[in-house]
Amino acid sequence: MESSLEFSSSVGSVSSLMSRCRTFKVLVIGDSAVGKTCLTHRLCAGEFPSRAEATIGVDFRERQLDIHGEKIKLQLWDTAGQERFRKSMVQHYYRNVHAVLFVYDVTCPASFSSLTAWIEECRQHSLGQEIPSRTDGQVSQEQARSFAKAHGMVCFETSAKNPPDKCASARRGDAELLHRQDMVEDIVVALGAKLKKQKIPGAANDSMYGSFKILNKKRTEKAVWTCC
Ligand SMILES: Nc1nc2c(ncn2[C@@H]2O[C@H](COP(=O)(O)OP(=O)(O)OP(=O)(O)O)[C@@H](O)[C@H]2O)c(=O)[nH]1
Repeated sequence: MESSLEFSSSVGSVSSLMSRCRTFKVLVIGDSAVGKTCLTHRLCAGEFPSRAEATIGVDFRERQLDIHGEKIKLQLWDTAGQERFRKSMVQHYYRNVHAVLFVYDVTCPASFSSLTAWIEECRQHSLGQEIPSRTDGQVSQEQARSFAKAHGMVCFETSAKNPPDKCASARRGDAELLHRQDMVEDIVVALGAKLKKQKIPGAANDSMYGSFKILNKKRTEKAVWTCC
């Protein structure tokens, strides 16, 4: 499996980095086929994978960041959305989690509605106790943002396939775009900065110190955020 190999092949360098930078475990969850694998691939490798298959169990990807002079590492756990591929693994996912990325597809309202169930699963594993119980939601940007606000989350919207290009949009003068998307790099930096602020010690066996959640989405290529 491609990403597992990525992880194991970097074990040597991981051990040397462990001594120098803090590592944060970030769980990526959401319905099957909402784009978790593609998004984590984009966040970590900067590209859209040439092929994406259903995740079995979990895949790992890593991304190092320099946040205001401090090196930190995000360890993204790309989990299986399909129940049959996650059953036996669920207990392991939720150990020592520092942040959760809730992913849904803006073209699939059902995947947005499912977020409450995913939040509930987190709760059952003692994550994010502060999350309110439920909200109604349509998959519009406004609703997504208000859902995120109600749940104490940070909300981003982007496309793993065609992430927005600030400069290209500015060149085209796309000031009237109805949709605003976030840069992939901004998402990962915001996540890193938020985690860094939490002053979580780097050891992998730290307990949960609070959750930082991102709502994310795919298939919104027509939306571009113009700002350069
Ligand atoms: N158009 C578009 N398609 C996307 C995007 N992200 C993912 N996809 C497509 O959506 C399908 C599912 O993507 P995955 O990343 O495998 O979905 P997943 O959530 O990891 O699925 P599971 O492993 O089953 O949980 C693939 O065919 C991708 O090519 C996106 O941003 N835009």
